[in-house]
Amino acid sequence: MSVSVLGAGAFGTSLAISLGLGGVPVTLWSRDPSQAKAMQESRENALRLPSAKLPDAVKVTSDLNELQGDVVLLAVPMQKLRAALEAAPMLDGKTLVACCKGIELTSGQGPIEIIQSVAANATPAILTGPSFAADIAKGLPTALTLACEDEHALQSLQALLMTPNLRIYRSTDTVGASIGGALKNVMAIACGAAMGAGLGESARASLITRGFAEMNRMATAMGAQADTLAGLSGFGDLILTCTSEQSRNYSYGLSLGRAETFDANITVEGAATARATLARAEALKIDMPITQAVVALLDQKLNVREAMSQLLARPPKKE
Ligand SMILES: NC(=O)c1ccc[n+]([C@@H]2O[C@H](COP(=O)([O-])OP(=O)(O)OC[C@H]3O[C@@H](n4cnc5c(N)ncnc54)[C@H](O)[C@@H]3O)[C@@H](O)[C@H]2O)c1
Ligand SMILES: O=P(O)(O)OC[C@H](O)CO
Repeated sequence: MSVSVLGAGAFGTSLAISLGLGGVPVTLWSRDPSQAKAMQESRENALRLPSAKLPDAVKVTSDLNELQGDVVLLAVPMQKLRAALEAAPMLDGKTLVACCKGIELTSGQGPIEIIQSVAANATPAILTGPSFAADIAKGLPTALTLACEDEHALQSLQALLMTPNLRIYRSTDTVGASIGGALKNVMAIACGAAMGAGLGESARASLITRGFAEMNRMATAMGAQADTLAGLSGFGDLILTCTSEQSRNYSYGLSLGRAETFDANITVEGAATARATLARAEALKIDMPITQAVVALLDQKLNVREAMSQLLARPPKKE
């Protein structure tokens, strides 16, 4: 059975490589015809994932009509997911697996809700968890969560997407998987900022732990199961992203903490997601002080030390 991947960025390319090496025919779609042509000829994504070779099983195209199979992985940035789906009406009715992490700023919706609103006849799923594209492309061992409410579709998708280096666990809790993946990026910005400002590793451990409490509060208020947050899509990805300079969200936080500039072309999902989350948390009356501090940093209303002082000065409470 073949698989298509919409979005030839770092993550889409790495998934195409892993599936292709695992023997699955893959069609990888790029919106940019010159990039698609260059990738198809050079067998490399020089722009987003240099040095990783595309196996023969991967075909790169910029023609949406060449997408193959009933399963399409959506590997575009979260804030572009709606536009990408609207531009590809032929995907309605297929199994659409969101590979993006975040909450849409304009609507407050996550990837599953966006798929449902644009492609009403599709079966929506989400693939998320601790994974750097460069690691997957190198064939390093990686474990992910695949969530889909349709148990039958979920089991066949799990079998299809497992490769020799990708171990996939299944879940029917799409809300928990989506919120964990979205909010870990906000916490990674907070942790990077604290480290960049020299506040120390103890401060980072506190932000990870209290950030996890914040993720749980939000997710369970939205109907998620707490167990999902404790898994790969929540705790697992939180640890990876808050501790590695390979993470773009953490690196962006580092640059905020060091008062350095950051390349605006790099995908940093946590910034828009922090704002979207805060709006949704206020509507749900959920306390999210770290997310609030990240938004204050992004808006330049506070610097990192002031934001941390405000967090420390909050009224005493039970853990
Ligand atoms: N890179 C990773 O290690 C990694 C790992 C896990 C999950 N993810 C998630 O995958 C998603 C994509 O990230 P990435 O790392 O591949 O980003 P990237 O910046 O490497 O690539 C994004 C790709 O999306 C394309 N794109 C942008 N707008 C588009 C549109 N409207 N229509 C179609 N294509 C469009 C761009 O041309 C680019 O090829 C993010 O949500 C990210 O959180 C990334
Ligand atoms: O580089 P980041 O910060 O987008 O993180 C990539 C993945 O989401 C890590 O699981």
